Amino acid sequence: MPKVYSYQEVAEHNGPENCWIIIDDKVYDVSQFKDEHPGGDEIIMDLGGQDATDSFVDIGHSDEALKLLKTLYIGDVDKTSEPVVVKKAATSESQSQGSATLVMILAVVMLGVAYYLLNE
Ligand code: HEM
Repeated sequence: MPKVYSYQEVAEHNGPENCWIIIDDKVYDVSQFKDEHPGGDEIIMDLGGQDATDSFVDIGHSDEALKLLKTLYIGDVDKTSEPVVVKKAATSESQSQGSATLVMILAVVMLGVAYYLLNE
């Protein structure tokens, strides 16, 4: 029986020393492999703890890559477990959230000015 991991357990393995990824509902330990990855370690690190199926398939990896992948298999993902959004430190996402707040504040100020002018 293969070992089964929840999305939460996989998500906790998103660091450079402990890096797991999910491809087609299977869990792979890429902690060592990422440094040897022909496509670079960063691309894999960014997906650490997450489902990398789409990225892996989109690249069109060779049969050789698929064979390699099999050697990194550690278990299956528990599909009944709650999916997790992996938080990364200082991503561009958090920056864009900051600018969204700024846009909201500007919109409110402009509405205030418009209201003031219309009621002059
Ligand atoms: C454990 C999973 C993975 C394995 C075993 C793996 C393996 C490989 C191998 C063997 C190659 C050389 C070309 C080939 O044989 O297809 C390659 C290239 C590449 N991989 Fe992966 N890969 C993995 C995950 C990923 C992921 C998640 C991405 C994310 C986008 C990715 C992106 C790339 C890119 C961009 C290249 C092209 C490098 C180049 O030719 O310049 N790989 N990978």
